[in-house]
Amino acid sequence: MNKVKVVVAGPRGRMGIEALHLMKNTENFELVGAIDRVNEGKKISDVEGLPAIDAPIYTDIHTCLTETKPDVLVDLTTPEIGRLHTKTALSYGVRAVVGTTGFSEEDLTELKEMAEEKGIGCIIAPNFAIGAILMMKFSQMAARYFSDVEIIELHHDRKLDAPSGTGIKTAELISKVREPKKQGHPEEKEIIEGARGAEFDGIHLHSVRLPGLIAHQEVLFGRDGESLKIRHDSYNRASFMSGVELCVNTVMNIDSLVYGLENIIE
Ligand SMILES: NC(=O)c1ccc[n+]([C@@H]2O[C@H](COP(=O)([O-])OP(=O)(O)OC[C@H]3O[C@@H](n4cnc5c(N)ncnc54)[C@H](O)[C@@H]3O)[C@@H](O)[C@H]2O)c1
Ligand SMILES: O=C(O)C1=N[C@H](C(=O)O)CCC1
Repeated sequence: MNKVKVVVAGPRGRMGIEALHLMKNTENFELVGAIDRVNEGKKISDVEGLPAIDAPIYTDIHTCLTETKPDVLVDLTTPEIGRLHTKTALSYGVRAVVGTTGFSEEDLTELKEMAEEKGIGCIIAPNFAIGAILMMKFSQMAARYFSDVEIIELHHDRKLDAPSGTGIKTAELISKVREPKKQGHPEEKEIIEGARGAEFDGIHLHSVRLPGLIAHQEVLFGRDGESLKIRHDSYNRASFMSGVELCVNTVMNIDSLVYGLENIIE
């Protein structure tokens, strides 16, 4: 069997650790290296709390990609580092699966162009959880009948970006099927700035950050006399791993950039 050679960036992070376990426990994946901020020259197994994998850790992505020659980079870091890593991976002809959120529209356009130019796959997935993808798809379906909608995304308080990648993606999907609309009273005024949340094509997005949470989202729809609530909850980070596995396998067979798992899961 030809194994997919993978490098994970952000191996000590909450998602990174789960991804290391996924790589270790998946027969057709071979973890050939990791990119960390520290621990240069160590093996993954030398670092406390990480699984027993013999692969080396690098702090420099260029050295890592040159020496390990992976098929795929899985990036689970921060918005600034993730965009740098993804561009670098594509420039080396290495496919990328990006779970890191907080990329701008300009980043996505640039990465799309790079992937096309190189003719290699790149998957940017704001949410790897299957239930979250269904929540987004169901919300898009509901928006055909309910044109008034507000999104409330709730995450742990270590999250760097707001609104969440999932919240933005949900608003994008909904805006594809409804006419742009200003919601609420035409003359409404925010007494405290930010009270009505962020706005995307007239859709209001509210971000909650609290300790104890992992990743949750409610999409609230209203029309005369009725309302509909679509909610998804991730209670642990293992919930994202079947999506990561699917992306690593899929990215090997595509030759352009895909933004969002809803384009992969029918
Ligand atoms: N797509 C999804 O389903 C999904 C799910 C959960 C989290 N996320 C996103 O994944 C990212 C990581 O989330 P997390 O909760 O694991 O965060 P985290 O803070 O626990 O982990 C991030 C890791 O990146 C590392 N890092 C920072 N700079 C680095 C560098 N230069 N080189 C290598 N590593 C570096 C940090 O040391 C840290 O260990 C975030 O952007 C988050 O929004 C996406
Ligand atoms: O923990 C996070 O950070 C998450 N971010 C994703 C987002 O921004 O949508 C979703 C899953 C968890």
